[in-house]
This record gives sequence, structure tokens and C-alpha cells, in this order.
Amino acid sequence: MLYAQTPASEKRRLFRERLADGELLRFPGAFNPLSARLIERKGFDGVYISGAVIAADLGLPDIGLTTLTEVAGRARQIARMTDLPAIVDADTGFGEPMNVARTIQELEDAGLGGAHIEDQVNPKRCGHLDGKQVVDEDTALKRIRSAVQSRRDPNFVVIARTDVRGVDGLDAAVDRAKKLADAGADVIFPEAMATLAEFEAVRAAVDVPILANMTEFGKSELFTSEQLADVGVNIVIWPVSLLRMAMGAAGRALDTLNDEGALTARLDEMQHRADLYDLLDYPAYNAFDSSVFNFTIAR
Ligand SMILES: C[C@](O)(C(=O)O)[C@H](CC(=O)O)C(=O)O
Ligand SMILES: [Mg+2]
Repeated sequence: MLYAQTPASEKRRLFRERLADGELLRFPGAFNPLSARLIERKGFDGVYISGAVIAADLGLPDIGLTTLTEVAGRARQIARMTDLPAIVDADTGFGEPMNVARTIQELEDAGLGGAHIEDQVNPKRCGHLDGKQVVDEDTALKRIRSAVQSRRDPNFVVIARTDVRGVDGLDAAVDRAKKLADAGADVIFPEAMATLAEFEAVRAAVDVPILANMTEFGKSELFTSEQLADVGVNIVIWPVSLLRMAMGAAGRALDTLNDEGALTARLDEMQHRADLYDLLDYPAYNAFDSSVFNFTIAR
């Protein structure tokens, strides 16, 4: 009932433990708090919270328009709904290295398990688009050192994302990845890797876990979990996928309403009221107030 029962510090401790096992952890992107519950119900390992989705949800492009307050607020709403660890996209850290420190403390307080900070310049853009720019090494490393130094819970996972691959090529990206790991990053997120061999190159270069971004319609082929596990990837995210699926379904429903005037033909595709209520844990509220759940729902 209400929010998940596991305290954030415990979620972080368990996340660290699983990360240390070296298995592949699967983190689909939750586009709202309710979808985080579904991700947990379906047996995934964690919940990803995408900057692109937070922006899109507000009707905005992913170009650094959202603020720390908005991102931390939404991330808190999502993270508290699940016992799984949640990691959030903190873009470039919302400012200078000092701002990165504040960002990390806010995200810790919001109950996140970890966050990724990238090495793009401001204004940033989607890592799978052309025309990105990255900051120099010194600035990139300062962002990560600042993140590592500012966390109060040593189990909060600092993920360093490098966008260098799409700008200066694989060798430069591998070099940046090594330095980010040396600066204290717990996980390396090499953005826009084109092939499995590129993931392997990063894997071979660093001792820390690595994260793969399986976003659709981007620069990476869509590898299976098994393929990614085989090359030693430790976390896989599908950041925008559930939003894309839901918006695709919403578009088709609106077309049907236009064409047929009713959604009767699509009832089978909908989450049933009974399944929604189950996910919301309606019955548990009854323990508090028996007038809340005193009805039955026809299937
Ligand atoms: C992972 C990402 O940073 C996000 O905000 O979800 C995006 C995803 C996308 O736009 O497809 C990214 O830059 O890869
Ligand atoms: Mg992003």
C-alpha cells in the first residue's frame, strides 16, 4: 500500500551487492510511477528514469530545458513506488562541477540508487543525434570527482556517461572511459556504441561495470540481453521504450475512436480495470478502511 517499503539506503546496498555479482541487470525506463510498479511486477532488476522521457512528458525536447528540481521531483515520485533500485539521468549535472555536487545530494535525498552524469556541453542533446559536443577532459573528470565526493551514502552509484564515441570515435571514447573510471566512477556508460565489438573494447579497458543503452531508432543496433551479457555488460537500459509503446498505442486508440466511434475493438489491448486495481494494491487499502474496497469488477 502507498509507497514501497524498502528504505532507499537498503535499496542502494542491495543494488551494490547485485552489481558486484557481475550479472546483467535489466532496467527498463519507467515513464511514470505506475509503470515502475509494472516493471517490478514483471521481474526486472531495476527502474531507469530517462531525461528524455521526463522532458517529453512535459512536451519538451531533450535539450537541457528541465531543471534539477523537476528531475529530482519526478525521480522521487517514481523511485518511491518500487522496491527496486532506480537510476536517473542527471544529464550534465545541471551546471558546473559544484552544481553536480548539489545534484547528487538532491538525488540521494530523493531516494535514487544512482545517477548518470555525462560529458556533453550545455545545452546537451540526445546522445544518439549528430552534432553533439563534449567538454574537455579536465571538466569531465571534475564533474565525476565532484559527484563521488559529494555523496553521503557510499552505496549511491555514480555512473559516468561519455558521449565521446559520437564525436571523436571509439579510441578517444575508450580513453575517456578509463579516465572517468580512474576519477572514481562506479559504472561507465559509453553512449552510442555502434556494435557489440565496441562494447567489448570498453569492457576490456575498464575494471568497473559498464552500462548499455538500447534506445530505439538511434546509433546502436538493438542487441538482446543475452548478447550484452556475453560481452560483459552489467546494466542494460531501455530508456524510452515503454513511452514509445504507450504513445504508439494511444495514437492507434485515437484513430479507432475517429474511425469507429468507440474503443470496443481494442478492449483486449487495454490494461483491464482489475489489473490496474491490482497494481495499485487496492485490497491493501481495505485494511485501513473497509469502505474503500467493497466492490467486485466484472471481467
Ligand atoms: C538515455 C537518454 O539519455 C535518455 O534521456 O533517456 C537518451 C535516450 C534517447 O533519446 O533515445 C540518450 O541520449 O541516449
Ligand atoms: Mg538523457
